[in-house]
Amino acid sequence: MKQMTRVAAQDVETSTAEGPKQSTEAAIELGKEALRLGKRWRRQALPLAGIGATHAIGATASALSGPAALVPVAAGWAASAGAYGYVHQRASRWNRVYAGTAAVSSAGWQAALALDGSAGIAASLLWASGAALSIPWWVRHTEPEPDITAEKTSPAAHMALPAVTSGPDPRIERWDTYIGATGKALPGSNLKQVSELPFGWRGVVELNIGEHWHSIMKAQQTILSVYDLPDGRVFVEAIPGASVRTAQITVLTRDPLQAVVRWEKPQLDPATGTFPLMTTADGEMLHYRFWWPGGGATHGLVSGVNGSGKTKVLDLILTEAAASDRVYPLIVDGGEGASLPHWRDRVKLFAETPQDARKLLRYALRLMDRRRKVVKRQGGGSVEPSPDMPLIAIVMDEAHKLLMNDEDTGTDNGDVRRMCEKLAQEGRKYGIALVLATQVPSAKQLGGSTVLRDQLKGGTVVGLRVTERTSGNMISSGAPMPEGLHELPAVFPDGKPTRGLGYMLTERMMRARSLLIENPERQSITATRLDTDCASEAVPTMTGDSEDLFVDEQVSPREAESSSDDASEQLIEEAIEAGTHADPLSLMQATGLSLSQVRRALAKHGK
Ligand SMILES: Nc1ncnc2c1ncn2[C@@H]1O[C@H](COP(=O)(O)OP(=O)(O)OP(=O)(O)O)[C@@H](O)[C@H]1O
Repeated sequence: MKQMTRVAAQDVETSTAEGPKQSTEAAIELGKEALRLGKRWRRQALPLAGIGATHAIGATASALSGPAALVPVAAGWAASAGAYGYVHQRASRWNRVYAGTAAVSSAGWQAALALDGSAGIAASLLWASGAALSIPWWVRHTEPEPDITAEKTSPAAHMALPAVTSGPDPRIERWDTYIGATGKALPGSNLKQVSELPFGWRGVVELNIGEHWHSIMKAQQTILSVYDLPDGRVFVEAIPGASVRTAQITVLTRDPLQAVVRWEKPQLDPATGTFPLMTTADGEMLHYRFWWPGGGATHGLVSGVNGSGKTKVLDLILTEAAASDRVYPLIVDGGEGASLPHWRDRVKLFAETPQDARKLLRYALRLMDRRRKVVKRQGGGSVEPSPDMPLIAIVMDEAHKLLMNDEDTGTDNGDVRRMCEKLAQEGRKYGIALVLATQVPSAKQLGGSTVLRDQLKGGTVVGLRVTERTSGNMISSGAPMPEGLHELPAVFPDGKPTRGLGYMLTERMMRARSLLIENPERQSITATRLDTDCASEAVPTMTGDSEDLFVDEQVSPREAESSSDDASEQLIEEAIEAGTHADPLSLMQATGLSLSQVRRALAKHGK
């Protein structure tokens, strides 16, 4: 009996101790549930919060009298304007319009309640009209109730997957409903590993077996529509080393490229041969490469229509080159001295006429010959740029004008093409790099030279905005492009021009913008010397004379041919005097002239 009494007493003790414990647990559960519901429905509750705040401001103002009543209304109006300003900066067009309407309505109701009192019919009307205005918001933000059964019934699973505690990610839900569901753009696909970025979010998309990630790129427009975004905000990229069924998707809810990023100081890293040139939409720096350590020089191509910012890109490349003691820049200004005038007195050779351009290229070929001997002496390999043997960078703006034949005047620029081809093909080993700027990144603008196209594609290729779709676009690595360069907008949504906006041919196929250098002429220059072999080569004089090899409009084709022949003859004479064998092949190589030009010049020379 005693024992029974003890057990009963123990039961009472346990139940009295467990009572508060259970109620605490219940309170915690209730709190959690309230928190979950709050988080889950916070977007839907936003209009109610707005109506409540409007009512409170109106009620406070109506309870006060005299000028004091203006204070809550003024504060309320400022809050409405502030709320709209916040949304205007960040949200989509629909949200901006909605926020504007809501802010104006709220301000109006605050004043109405302040005048009419908050207890009368005005307050009921406020709630009724507020609810009516909320309907479009609720319709637009309808989301299916997440399935939290697993979360509730299996606390262990809930702990193992912390992401589930705040309910399913709405971005994943949208994907599943509008993209991954049967009959949608990518049936059976999954969005996983969603993480936040400063300007949006990123995730991994996994497709059904048998699918390739290129199909995600084809669904880009659907993805933009599902997430309510303007063009150019979704980027799909392969994941190196991962299955072709998966890809990384970057979604930008804001466009960071709207902000101009300024170049600050020279950053050419001698250890890598690179410097930062562009920043991607997700904040990564893309680098221009002058050389590969141990692998020789690399070439570059910058393309874009007038005003796209390509000369500024060349300015940046030249500034980095001029500031380094390992790069010796030479400039050909195909814009007849008007494209890069501020560099005229800042580099050793600046060619602004087609004739001077030819002289400069022949000089570069002679330097290459001299370096050939140096490389032979060092037992092969390639020239590693150093202060004693700098990289020779030949930068040609408006290169298409010198590389394409001019059908109007009948000018054949085959000699310029051949010289550039030779420099592009052989320059790598000898530390000679070509940096060309054209209006379109196509072989056509390179005078149809597939040799130049292939060599340049192996280096840094920057494609800024173009106006028309082009065939043979060089900004392509085999995978489909997120968009054509002709699809890049001319202005950002805020109306500012998109200068410097484009793509760099790297594994990051994402919109990028070049760093802006404001005053390249104010940047310091490092005196760089050529190696002794090259330094002993006679430097041609740039006359700025535009006659001679270039046919101008007033000259008849016959006169043009004879003037061209005179120039060829002069070149041949110079080459023979410099020790070149007088056979056509050697002379073609040394001068960059065509076989017929060499033959004609030799015939005249020998007369
Ligand atoms: N990355 C950039 N960010 C912001 N503004 C830029 C950028 N690049 C260029 N700009 C602006 O655009 C203007 C035109 O650039 P730039 O002269 O390089 O164009 P372009 O393509 O070379 O045109 P053109 O062939 O007519 O000379 C510059 O003066 C500069 O103000």
